[in-house]
Amino acid sequence: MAASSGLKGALEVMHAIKISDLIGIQKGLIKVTQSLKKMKETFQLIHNHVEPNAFHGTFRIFVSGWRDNPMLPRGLLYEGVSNEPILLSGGSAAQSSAIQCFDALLCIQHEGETGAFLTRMRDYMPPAHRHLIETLSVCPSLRDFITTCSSSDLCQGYNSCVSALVDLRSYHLNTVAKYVIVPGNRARSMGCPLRGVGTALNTTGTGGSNLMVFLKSVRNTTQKALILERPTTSRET
Ligand code: HEM
Repeated sequence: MAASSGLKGALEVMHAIKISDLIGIQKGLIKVTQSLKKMKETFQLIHNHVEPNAFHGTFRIFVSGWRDNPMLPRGLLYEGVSNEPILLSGGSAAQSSAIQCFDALLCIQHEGETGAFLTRMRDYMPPAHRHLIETLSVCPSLRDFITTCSSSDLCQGYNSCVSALVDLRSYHLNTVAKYVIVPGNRARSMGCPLRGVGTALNTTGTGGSNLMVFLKSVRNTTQKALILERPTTSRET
């Protein structure tokens, strides 16, 4: 629900840019910001319901994949489907289109390996979702529009939205540390019998990323999108 109202907001913003409707852009951005805040609130519920060691030692193993997985270096043979083993990433919210749509709307571009990983995760999305991200990516740039029209309200609306995304990603980073890094270190220090996939999953996301490096890079790139407001000169005041 949170994501769908945010996506409606994103489309409203794109439409409003085309007709230079500043109020429409502002309203759409507010919807996106609210949606990101709601996502974080929902995410916070995890602490009441999921125990980190159970998550790390049991659940994660079932959502890991067979790409970048030392237990299955050549992938998995799908008998009756292919004569060659297939490499597929495990389940990851990186495969959800909502956040990538917001990145596209806000003109947040992840470069290098980080960007390549996120783009590869689109292969796991329904085609219509992938197309929506691509459509938003080639629409006129919201960020350029805002920096050019120099409306302080719009700039603040955009920055609130980026800040909500930075906040969600920072919260996500801390939660990943709690649910993956800490239990992983604990299991290692106790000489946990998990081998192969279990051990690899201490530093690798289920989608196959080098997780902390990747997640910090994504968060930092988001932060850099904030528009620094021009200081008002004495003549303007
Ligand atoms: C304990 C719960 C969670 C864990 C351990 C976790 C872990 C991870 C990891 C390791 C990655 C790196 C990519 C990979 O290799 O899979 C990732 C990516 C991602 N996760 Fe989570 N995640 C959790 C919950 C969530 C939730 C609730 C959301 C949505 C609100 C979310 C959204 C994302 C997104 C969008 C990415 C891609 C990177 C980005 O765009 O910021 N995750 N997650």
